[in-house]
Amino acid sequence: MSIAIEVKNISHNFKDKVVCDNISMDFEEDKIYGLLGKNGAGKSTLINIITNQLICDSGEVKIFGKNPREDVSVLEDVCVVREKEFFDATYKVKDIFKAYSYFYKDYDYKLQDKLCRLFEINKKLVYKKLSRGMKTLVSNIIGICSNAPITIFDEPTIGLDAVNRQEFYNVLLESYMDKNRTIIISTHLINEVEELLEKVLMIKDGKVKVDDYIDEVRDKSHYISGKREDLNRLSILQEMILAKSFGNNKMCAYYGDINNEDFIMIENSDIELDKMSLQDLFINMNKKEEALYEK
Ligand SMILES: Nc1ncnc2c1ncn2[C@@H]1O[C@H](COP(=O)(O)OP(=O)(O)OP(=O)(O)O)[C@@H](O)[C@H]1O
Repeated sequence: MSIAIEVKNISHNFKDKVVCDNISMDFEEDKIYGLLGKNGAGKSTLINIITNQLICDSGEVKIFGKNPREDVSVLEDVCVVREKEFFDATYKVKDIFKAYSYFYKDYDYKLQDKLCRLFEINKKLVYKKLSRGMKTLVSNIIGICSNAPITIFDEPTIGLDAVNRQEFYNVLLESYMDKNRTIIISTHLINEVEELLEKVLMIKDGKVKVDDYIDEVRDKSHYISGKREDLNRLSILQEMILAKSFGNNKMCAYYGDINNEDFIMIENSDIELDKMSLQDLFINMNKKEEALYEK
């Protein structure tokens, strides 16, 4: 397993707001990551730190083993696609493509033209005349065609209609199959990316809450429901999040392995154990601390 990006003990505050609280994570080469977190969780801040656009208070980032603060040339291997790109709005789309394509040595011009046809982007138009969704698509096309060894999409489907969202993910996946690379999709729209992801990183309150392969995430995501007195006997009680309450019956979300002792107790009582979707895991994990199950 080779590491594309190593994030080591990153901390960053904006005044008294802690956005990254000693975050460490590795992004492996040639995998598709979901960087998930609710609005304001710190996804964009983390991306800015990784790409050297923001100097963090402490910690270190390495891209292919090199610190981008010491060797900016490693950033040539990184393409970041943002919702708001800072293109000169008076440029024609074709000139924007041309300008950006120079940055990436494996830029795929043929694919760019194919995607322009698919998404009906008129390259002769001045950028500012494009609709919001079209602007997003221009950025996404650059991201896909860059073929950069690390490509980061920060909220790539904002402003896109359902058809173009699906189409974008299809072409992204096709392009990834054609040329593996590390792809990071930062989003809070879980349902639409779930099928694409190989690894999931979930951040909350400046900390990493989930850092697992998608299959592990599915295996570790549970709903546990039953009568209060039965649930109270479980050793994982402190980590359970109250999802729903119907009188004496509770439904809790739990992320983790279920130990043998608890498993036997569940088997021998009226407690129900069900799978929880990634979307529900995200929702429950982002509940306020008060939602932790209490006796
Ligand atoms: N330049 C800045 N100055 C002050 N506070 C900032 C700055 N940039 C971000 N923040 C704050 O840091 C927190 C994290 O913001 P960030 O944009 O990283 O979140 P995000 O997870 O990308 O959110 P979203 O999904 O809404 O884009 C927010 O509370 C935001 O207000």
